[in-house]
Amino acid sequence: MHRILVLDDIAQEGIDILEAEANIEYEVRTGLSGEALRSALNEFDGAILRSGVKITAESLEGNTRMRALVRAGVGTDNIDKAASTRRGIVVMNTPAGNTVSTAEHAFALMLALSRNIPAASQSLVEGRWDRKKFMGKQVAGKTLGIVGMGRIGREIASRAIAFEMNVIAFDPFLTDEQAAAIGVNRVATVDEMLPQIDYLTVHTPLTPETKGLIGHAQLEKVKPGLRVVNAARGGIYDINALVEGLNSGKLGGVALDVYEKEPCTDNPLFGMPNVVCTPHLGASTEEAQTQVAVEGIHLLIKYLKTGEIRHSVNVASLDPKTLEELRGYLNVAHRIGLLAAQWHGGGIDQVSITYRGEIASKDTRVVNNALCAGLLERIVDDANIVNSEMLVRERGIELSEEKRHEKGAFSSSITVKVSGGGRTVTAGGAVLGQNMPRLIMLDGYRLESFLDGKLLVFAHNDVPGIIGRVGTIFGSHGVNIAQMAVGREGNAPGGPSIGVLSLDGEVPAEALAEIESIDAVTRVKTIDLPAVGEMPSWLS
Ligand SMILES: NC(=O)C1=CN([C@@H]2O[C@H](COP(=O)(O)OP(=O)(O)OC[C@H]3O[C@@H](n4cnc5c(N)ncnc54)[C@H](O)[C@@H]3O)[C@@H](O)[C@H]2O)C=CC1
Ligand SMILES: O=C(O)C(=O)COP(=O)(O)O
Repeated sequence: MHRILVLDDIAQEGIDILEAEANIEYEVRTGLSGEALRSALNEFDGAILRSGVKITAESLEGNTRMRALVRAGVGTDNIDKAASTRRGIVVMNTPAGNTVSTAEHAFALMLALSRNIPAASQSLVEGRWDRKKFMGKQVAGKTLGIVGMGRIGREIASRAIAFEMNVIAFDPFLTDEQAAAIGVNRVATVDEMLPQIDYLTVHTPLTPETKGLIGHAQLEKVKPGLRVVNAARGGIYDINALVEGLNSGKLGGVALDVYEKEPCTDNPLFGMPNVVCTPHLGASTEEAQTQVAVEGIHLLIKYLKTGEIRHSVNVASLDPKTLEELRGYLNVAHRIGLLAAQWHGGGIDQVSITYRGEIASKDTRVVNNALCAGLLERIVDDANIVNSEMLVRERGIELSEEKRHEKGAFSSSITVKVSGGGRTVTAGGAVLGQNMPRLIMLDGYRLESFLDGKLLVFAHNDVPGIIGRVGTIFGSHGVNIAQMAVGREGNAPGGPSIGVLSLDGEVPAEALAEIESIDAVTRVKTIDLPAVGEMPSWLS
């Protein structure tokens, strides 16, 4: 049974899906914050929210249960993604469900500013028939500047063009060809558009680059009477600069849907002439809310039930086809990570992963995570496919990845090299058949060994009789050897070799001591791996 927490008001259509879905339990608890939020999050496997809840690192403190947070909407700035990743929580959003509604709202704000609609309406219902005071401006023939030409920015552009406006756009990822296809003029900087535009609307996320994007310095450069709209995020415009701009006449109007701190009921712009404000209504249409709730609930259920990851903002996506293709490699990567950590046995400061063959052409970020989960599993409680690479890097371990497209003896293989404390070990793995993980290389020696259950690895000099002696020791302690693999340098006997035994039972300490005492044995270690077919919870 998966438990889902609904933290914000979402459309009934989303709730209906939860109601009908087998093996899903849900609760709606809105308005949570602080300790109540923290303890609630630890009772559920997944949660869905809008912009009304703030998930901070403190909200996730001590959380051992939550696996996925879904934003029914676009902006995930109310979720601490680094903290979520560290806890192994996937954060997903529904990027396109509210695009049109938000573009329509931003456009409505622009028209409302141009024609003084809110103030005129207010004046009339208060008993005044004042036509002269509310002389407006036509948008046709005017120039609109759009900062941020993503989904919403592009919808705004097409609407503005339909309203016979000229559009100038700035977005670092917009090419001249794309701009021409959309019918807008691209500029290389925001400053370049400022003296040319009559209206400005921003459609970027709030980032260190966009925070305070339009402030006092920018307003120095604008055409007097510029009307500005913000239906993206509070903080992109500097509010004090807007107040000053309105007072000085530099600005002809300001329309806001979003605020630095929400809910916002107190703002220096409220009540000023030529200001139109709405309480974060961009996505508040029946259509958008139905879409984001239905899509968000599906994302959550899919992830919890199948491991499929779509629209994640903190980890690589994993669609069902890729998940099926990669499942065997995720399993082998996890196992060679576990083996390398135990065979190394000490502190690690460098990890390099090499993908060879067909797997080299796949998105291997998730496989890196699986391998790192194996490396960390014995020292970190909650290493999983979401957080492990981050946890490895956070420990100051240098992680590198190399891809070689040519095939070796196997269609695909994964090799890890782990170094630290003056010791380096390497382990290579491959998948036989559908899902039979195999160890194919250890410390540079080619061999072929099982990669499950209890293993005994012994480095030794390849002298006659050694295998027999190791076998006899296990026999005398009643431990059955299920499989044995030996790898050595080249074909010549006598040199360094490595042996891997797959055992049917625990290794008694005395047996280990006896093997260690064999002259030719240079190092011996037992390795614990999951049993055949046993998968970590994040892969099963
Ligand atoms: N008022 C509301 O209810 C809603 C507000 N939003 C806000 O609108 C924003 C945009 O949404 P979408 O268009 O769906 O996102 P998107 O990801 O499709 O587009 C964002 C665009 O901003 C551009 N960008 C990023 N940094 C930039 C910079 N420094 N200068 C110029 N451009 C930059 C990106 O290249 C991208 O093209 C969201 O991040 C969200 O904060 C989204 C939905 C509803
Ligand atoms: O999707 C977004 O980024 C929004 O800002 C919409 O917010 P909301 O879901 O209406 O709280």
